[in-house]
Amino acid sequence: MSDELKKGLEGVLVAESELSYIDGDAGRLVYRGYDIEDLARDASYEEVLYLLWHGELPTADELDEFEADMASNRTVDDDVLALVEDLAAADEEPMAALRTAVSALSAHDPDADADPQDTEVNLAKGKRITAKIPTIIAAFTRLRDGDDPVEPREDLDHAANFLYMLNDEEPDDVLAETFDMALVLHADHGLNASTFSSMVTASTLSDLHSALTSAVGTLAGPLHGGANQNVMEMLQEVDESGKEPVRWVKDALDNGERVAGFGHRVYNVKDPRAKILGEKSEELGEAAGDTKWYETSVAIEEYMKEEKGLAPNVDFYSATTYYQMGIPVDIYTPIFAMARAGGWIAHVLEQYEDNRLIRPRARYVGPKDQEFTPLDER
Ligand SMILES: CC(=O)SCCNC(=O)CCNC(=O)[C@H](O)C(C)(C)COP(=O)(O)OP(=O)(O)OC[C@H]1O[C@@H](n2cnc3c(N)ncnc32)[C@H](O)[C@@H]1OP(=O)(O)O
Ligand SMILES: O=C([O-])CC(=O)C(=O)O
Repeated sequence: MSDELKKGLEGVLVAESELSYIDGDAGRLVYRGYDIEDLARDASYEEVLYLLWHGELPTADELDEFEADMASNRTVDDDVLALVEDLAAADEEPMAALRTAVSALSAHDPDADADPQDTEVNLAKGKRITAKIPTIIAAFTRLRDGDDPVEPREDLDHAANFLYMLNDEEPDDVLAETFDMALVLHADHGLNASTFSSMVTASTLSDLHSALTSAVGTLAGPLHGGANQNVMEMLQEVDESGKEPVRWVKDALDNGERVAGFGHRVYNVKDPRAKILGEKSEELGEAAGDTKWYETSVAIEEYMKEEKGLAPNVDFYSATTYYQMGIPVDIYTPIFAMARAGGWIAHVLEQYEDNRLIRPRARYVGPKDQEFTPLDER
């Protein structure tokens, strides 16, 4: 047994996976052998889900069947909707509301009592959970804004239906395609913290809903998925401050703060997803005749590279992409969860298929020989 301490488990191999390959030096991301650039350009989110869950790209017939099945599972039970309404009324944080609602979905899942390691059951459960998460997020957002939820539609794809439920308006092609691409880009990313937490939960042979509930809670933090919201809030603060973006960032760094959307445990260069989303952000700005957000982002990116040697991660350019699509800032992280559900489920399936309890250890640095003093003598 090695006594070498790897804080944050940096670089530690804990599993074999066929899902995503990341080359942190080349800035390359691959899902099951397919480059992320090709998938972002040519594959829909549903195709990527099929690829992650079934191991290969679907044929046209397989995809039709898969999409129809997903679409037929979008409606959430009235009890869950009532819970979402309560959470919205209590002004719950969107990620906390999503975590609670994902957990509550198990109460109405037809396979709630099934063997947790049954792959077919988990594929069906995973499909139901993934189909329902957008309905939960859209309903929560509308309810807390005083609007009625919008029923899902089965004739729209996963991305377009979400935007439709959010805005009560069918998105145009640019919005629907941009959002679909963002979902593809966020679908999987190796053993990131939220995926790992889902695997830890699954490794105890707990069920899929529990694993995904753990994952949503883990994604919420500002060092992980929560950074996309922080990026946009930072850019808004920069804008309102009237300072030059570089001055603002310099001051923040001088105060010992971290700049959201920069740095990564695996990438030593620019995240390939940030590259694609940056292009989208620029295109959206140009189409709207205002590239302010993109230009501010580029100025910060250049400064961070020069000053700290840090490159943007996926959260840096997803922020302005979503902002320019009119999406409320505080649901950027729930949207990340909506996309990452695909990866979480795929990794949990791998975990169940070759399970061993995940249980590392800590080096004990506390005292070992204390003499116990009874309570009345302390
Ligand atoms: C989808 C995702 O989860 S992508 C990541 C999203 N998170 C963020 O964008 C938050 C900002 N980024 C960070 O906090 C980090 O870069 C992380 C958490 C992503 C990676 O962290 P780690 O691999 O543990 O790196 P660690 O925290 O050890 O940082 C290494 C050094 O870079 C610095 N650093 C890392 N990121 C940043 C940043 N965003 N701003 C300023 N300095 C930073 C650290 O201060 C540290 O410097 P030091 O050695 O002088 O103390
Ligand atoms: O891989 C990570 O550590 C974080 C990340 O980029 C992701 O989860 O997409």
